[in-house]
Amino acid sequence: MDIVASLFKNIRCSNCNEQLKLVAKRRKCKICKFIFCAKCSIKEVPAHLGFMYARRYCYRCYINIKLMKEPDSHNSIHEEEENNSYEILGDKPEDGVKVIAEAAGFPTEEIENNRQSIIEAMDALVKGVKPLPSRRSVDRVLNQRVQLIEDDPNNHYKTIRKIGEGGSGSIFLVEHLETHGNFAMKRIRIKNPKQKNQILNEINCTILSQNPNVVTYYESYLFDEFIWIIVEVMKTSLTELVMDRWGMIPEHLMAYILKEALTGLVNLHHEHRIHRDIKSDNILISWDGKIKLSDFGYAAQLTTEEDKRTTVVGTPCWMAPELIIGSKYDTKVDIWSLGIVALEVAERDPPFLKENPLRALYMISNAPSPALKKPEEWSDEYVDFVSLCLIKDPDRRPSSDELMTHPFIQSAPNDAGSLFCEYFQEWAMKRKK
Ligand SMILES: Nc1ncnc2c1ncn2[C@@H]1O[C@H](COP(=O)(O)OP(=O)(O)OP(=O)(O)O)[C@@H](O)[C@H]1O
Repeated sequence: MDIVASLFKNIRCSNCNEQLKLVAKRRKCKICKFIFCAKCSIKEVPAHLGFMYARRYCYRCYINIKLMKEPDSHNSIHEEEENNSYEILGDKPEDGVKVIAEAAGFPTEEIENNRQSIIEAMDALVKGVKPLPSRRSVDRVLNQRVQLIEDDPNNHYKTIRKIGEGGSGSIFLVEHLETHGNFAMKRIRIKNPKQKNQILNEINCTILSQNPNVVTYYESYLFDEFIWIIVEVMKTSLTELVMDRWGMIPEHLMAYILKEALTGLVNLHHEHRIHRDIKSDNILISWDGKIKLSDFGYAAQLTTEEDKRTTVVGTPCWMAPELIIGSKYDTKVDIWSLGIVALEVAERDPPFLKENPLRALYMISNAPSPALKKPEEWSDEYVDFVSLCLIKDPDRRPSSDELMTHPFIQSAPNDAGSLFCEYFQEWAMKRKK
């Protein structure tokens, strides 16, 4: 809409009033919606302001965000910018959070009741959604990163036992001969060049996606028709916890699990990367109760040249309808899959698990969205969270950023990490016996 508007109307920079003819030469502030020319917004403001970060805020709104975060250290900017800022935002300068939240359309009551969540959401926005990278820049980064060590991994690691089996290979618990540290080693046989590229893609995406909610990558070996990927060893997968639990996982711990998985997705989606195989098997739990995403075998990087995907990949029961029907899709497919994980955590199995995969795919794209079987047993927030993730129309389905502010995700208590750790260790000990 903006692009069409800017092509057919005489749009002027909100700051210097210069007429903007080229779409690429103007920027629209996420908060006040004013349009600035790129030249003017950079020239006029100090280097650390302007459309820095994700190039989504004009310098005035950005100053307000800075004020909100660090009121003491920015007093001088506050005084200097006071009039200008609020001329644009149309409010009094006492409360930066309120001004920005109102400009973003939050009702007053919600701003008062959910102030902390709004601050967190703003914080996430300030961290920024990066502009799409070009295919060339992605390839350049990847070429620099991937290094396959051409040596026998057995010269460096001792295999202790097998801990997992996937469609592409086996996973072993190994000990590093020098440091005696334990790691997980995924061994994949190279069947053909196409599959080798897929494995390289998995390694690339794992490396590029490193964050506290993604399993840590260490190194990879190429030896004897196999590629060996060394990553952090985790205790178990969410599937095992869900299948083997005693009774229900308390809802506040479910909120913690889903919040951590969602945080991993937020980081991926900010980089315009899609996981495409989110399911409980690929959400792993460490001994100290950390929740991390793994298995980037199907992950894809969106670029300026390819900002949507059409390839049909994933695991049937977790696949989003738009992906199944071959439409163009983006990061929202991961949100659908997370909704299915939310159902798994509550009900053990994803919908249509007992169906033949083809029937499951048909049902996902043709039947109404799946939902909790007994909604009365769950909080309204949980039921709502699941139903939002499972909205069939991806344009109406919330993004990972938006879901971070959802009341269910926010209901995870501050000490949820240690509460979950206690719960999980007790579960692991009982399971051993
Ligand atoms: N780092 C790890 N630490 C502990 N266990 C792991 C680790 N990575 C994987 N596993 C176990 O191995 C299983 C299979 O791993 P993974 O999903 O990476 O294999 P895959 O061949 O890609 O599987 P898929 O069939 O899902 O594509 C996981 O579900 C998990 O139980």
